[in-house]
Amino acid sequence: MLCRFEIHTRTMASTLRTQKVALRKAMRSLLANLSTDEIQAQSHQIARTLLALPEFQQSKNISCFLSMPAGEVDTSAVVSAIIASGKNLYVPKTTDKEQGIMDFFRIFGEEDLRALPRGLWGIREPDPEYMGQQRPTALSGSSEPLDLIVMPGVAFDRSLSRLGYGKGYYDRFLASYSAMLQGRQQQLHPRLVAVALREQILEAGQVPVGETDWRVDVIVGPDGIVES
Ligand SMILES: Nc1nc2c(c(=O)[nH]1)N(C=O)[C@@H](CNc1ccc(C(=O)N[C@@H](CCC(=O)O)C(=O)O)cc1)CN2
Ligand SMILES: Nc1ncnc2c1ncn2[C@@H]1O[C@H](COP(=O)(O)OP(=O)(O)OP(=O)(O)O)[C@@H](O)[C@H]1O
Repeated sequence: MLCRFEIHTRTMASTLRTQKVALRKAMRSLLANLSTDEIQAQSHQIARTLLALPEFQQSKNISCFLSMPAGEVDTSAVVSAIIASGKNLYVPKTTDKEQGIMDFFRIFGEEDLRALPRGLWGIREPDPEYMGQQRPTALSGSSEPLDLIVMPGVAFDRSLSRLGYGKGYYDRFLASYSAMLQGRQQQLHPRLVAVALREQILEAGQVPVGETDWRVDVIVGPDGIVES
């Protein structure tokens, strides 16, 4: 027998799931209809704004995702700028698909970046080894702490809520990473900076969120930034 509280909790969870599925579906068809030229133009503006942010300029260790071939902000100018400015770049790699776990792996330069093979969904991901050595990763603690994470997503809203592709990779990573930092008595948490196409930025409250969803600190869009 379920008590009333449990029934309520389960109903809430399944409503949330249904709302997320519906929004993801609507957003994906909307994004699929944007032309490559349109995405490139918006990505160019987003990169300009992101690279000019003081918090970006002051960051030394930055995680940035490598874009899918379509339907997502193109981060190639951003990752190249991170490398060119001598900052350390880390990129996501899914390490356990069943459990939705990923980590961020260090990239050692433009040549390393360009040679990365494309995996699932056409996303480029590094091998865990580079030139016969294990790459430093965020969760293994073998790298300096991240100052900033450039976050992908399907939709965002003006209250800084985020909807991802539904596997919980970023939410789970952030929970683990936070726990790791706390265990090491490190007070500073990386800034969470989302990049979003105009069409992906919705009104406050339009992105449904649950207990494990992380809000971002800033959204960088083609028309400027959204922050609290
Ligand atoms: N460019 C980019 N890289 C990223 C992300 C992202 O959103 N964008 N991620 C952000 O999380 C992680 C990868 N996210 C993924 C999410 C789902 C599946 C996946 O297995 N998809 C299923 C289909 C599921 C469906 O259609 O609903 C599949 O391809 O079989 C793979 C990667 C890390 N890297
Ligand atoms: N910290 C966590 N611990 C355990 N499960 C989690 C955690 N974060 C998310 N999940 C689970 O992962 C699943 C997908 O979550 P959700 O729909 O929020 O993904 P998303 O935000 O779209 O994905 P992502 O974070 O990869 O972009 C949900 O079942 C959720 O409960």
